Amino acid sequence: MPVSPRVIMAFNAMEALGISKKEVKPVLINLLKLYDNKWELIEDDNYRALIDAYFESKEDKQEEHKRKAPISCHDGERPKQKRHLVDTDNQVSSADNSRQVLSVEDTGIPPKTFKQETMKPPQTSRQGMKSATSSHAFQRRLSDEKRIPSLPHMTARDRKSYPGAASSAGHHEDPIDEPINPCIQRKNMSTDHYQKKLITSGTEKPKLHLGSVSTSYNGLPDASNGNHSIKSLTEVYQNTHKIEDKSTCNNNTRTSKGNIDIASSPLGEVKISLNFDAAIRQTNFHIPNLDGVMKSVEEKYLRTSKTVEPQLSVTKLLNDLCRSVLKMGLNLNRKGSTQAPAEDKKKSFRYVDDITKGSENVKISLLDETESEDFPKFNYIPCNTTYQSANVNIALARIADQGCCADCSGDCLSLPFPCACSQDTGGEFAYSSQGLLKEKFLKDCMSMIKEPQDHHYVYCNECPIERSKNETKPEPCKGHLVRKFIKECWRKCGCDMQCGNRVVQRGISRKLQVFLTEEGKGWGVRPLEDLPKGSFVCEYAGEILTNTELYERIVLGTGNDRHTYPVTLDADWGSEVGLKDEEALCLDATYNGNVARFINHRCYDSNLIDIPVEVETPDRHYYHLALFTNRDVSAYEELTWDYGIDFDDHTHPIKAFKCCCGSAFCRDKKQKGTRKLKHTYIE
Ligand SMILES: C[S@@+](CC[C@H](N)C(=O)[O-])C[C@H]1O[C@@H](n2cnc3c(N)ncnc32)[C@H](O)[C@@H]1O
Repeated sequence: MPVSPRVIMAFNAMEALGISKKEVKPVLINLLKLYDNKWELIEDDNYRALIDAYFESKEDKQEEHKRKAPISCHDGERPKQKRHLVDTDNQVSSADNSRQVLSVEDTGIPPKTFKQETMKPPQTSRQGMKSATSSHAFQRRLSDEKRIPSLPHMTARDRKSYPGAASSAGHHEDPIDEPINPCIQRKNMSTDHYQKKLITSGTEKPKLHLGSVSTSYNGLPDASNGNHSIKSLTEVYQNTHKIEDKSTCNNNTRTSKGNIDIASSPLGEVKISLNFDAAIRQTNFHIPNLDGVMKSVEEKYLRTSKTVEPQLSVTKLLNDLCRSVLKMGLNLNRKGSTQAPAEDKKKSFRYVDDITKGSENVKISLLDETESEDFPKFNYIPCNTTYQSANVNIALARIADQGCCADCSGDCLSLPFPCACSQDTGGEFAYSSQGLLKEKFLKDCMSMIKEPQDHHYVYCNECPIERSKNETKPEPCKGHLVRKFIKECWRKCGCDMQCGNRVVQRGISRKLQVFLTEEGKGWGVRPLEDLPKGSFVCEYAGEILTNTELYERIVLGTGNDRHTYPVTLDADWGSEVGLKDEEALCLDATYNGNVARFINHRCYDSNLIDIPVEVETPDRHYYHLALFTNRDVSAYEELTWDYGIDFDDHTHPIKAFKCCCGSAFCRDKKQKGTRKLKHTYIE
């Protein structure tokens, strides 16, 4: 009977540890029974469960052997009942011995449990919308590239620079005795998925002194302080393996994954995982030498205080540890600038920890791996701010009693009957209790954008956009699509800030990163976490300008700006007759804006949708433009939204950029047949 490839792979993985098929086979059979043939549980974490089970069975056999052997204790002492941790004083020299490396007599740590998380396969981007549209309504938002310089071809990252791709074969060392506590044993997992090596090192004796308390890396008090008869043990388990991920635009297989586990023993009964998937996937991150990292954290603490600080926080300490891993992995020096890795001087990059300068709930980092783009020059503002003439009248008196829910309390979403604030969305809130857009609401909004011809257009008698271009002889209105609004509870409402109908006003909560795209679009934004469909990502924040002010900016502009950032707030122009200039507004994030200013355009099948949101004023000249995911979005997938540009409109004051969104439904005809030149544009 042919042997299943999964069995062969399991054997191979164990063989790489020096464990023979013969020894593995019975363990594997038992494990398959135990796990109900769920192979993924066995394969997860480089066959961690199998390795654990193997060592456990080995230990059981040894115990049995000892029980059967004649008792030879001199002083009548019973042989110690071994738990799952073994004494560190034992010397180790092979993977086989890793089970015997560590010991604790009675830690109170429960016996090992098998790690049962399954690895989530990376998602690929969704494709397959019906057809593209280039309706006039799409010009409600303006965006352009006035001058597109020839861009250097951005080479794909050298895959070898990923720790997950680089061979660590040369890093195999023999285990070294750890005479003092805490003992650090490093197991360095080969990057090859099927090869696994247990490697120990430890020429350093990492020890963190915080005043009189000596702490081991597992957070337990050091046994050497005499408080414990047992030894605190720490195992460092370093593991990298490849996983596949298809990036949205270039379909490259490019992701690797790495972890360092600091564990109570090789069995990992209790462990702290340093997970640097994020750093490895998207940066020139090299797994740093952990001893060096520990040393740098120690030095930092020793520098700041020689004694235990009264405000000592273990959380902070662990946080420092993670930061140090990142910094050293990125070769960042203390000032935050970068040093090129010694082996490749050309590969330097820039990293900003938080472009929001602390103004958002979450940090938003910026990473430039190519140094081919100028650093963005703008002022980060987390919310819209009037530039000068815009008439944004925020006054409680303007909110009618029917337009708020003064009698509510707590969370409006938990009411048996939706309150007044749901009226605008048909008597139902737009948000679910999970804080996501409801499926039906999202579907309706999507349909308005994707099939605008089926929805309502309005044409102004005298269009503010056209008027701003030519006051005396404005062109006919090109049309504005009437949009669906969300109305959130606000200050006249009785509910609290955690009410489920206050999502946009609570601000950004997702981890985002600004990065340099490889397609020549300049900077872009990606999430550092998976985002479920209907998640609020951010609002488009900028200066609130009148259309005339915007037009003046465009005309008076130097024309050298490669990217432009204006968005027209015309979602409700249909309900207004004779909009005055100060009421016809737009947002410009060129000089002042938030993270949304970096989100690029994608024709038709973008993963974000912009939805107008009424928060503080019932008059809809001014509103918030919020960006939500319109499908599940994987971490690191570029976030895009359809700016609604009409690439055929050559009369527009802002010349549309050459679109390189890569969508099969790209509306930019200039791009048809030029796909191969995606990275190089010459005007
Ligand atoms: C709102 S900004 C987006 C952030 C911008 N990429 C940056 O580096 O600051 C809009 C500008 O980005 C560029 N851009 C956005 N989407 C694009 C696309 N699909 N193709 C080419 N350029 C794009 C254009 O220059 C556009 O004017």
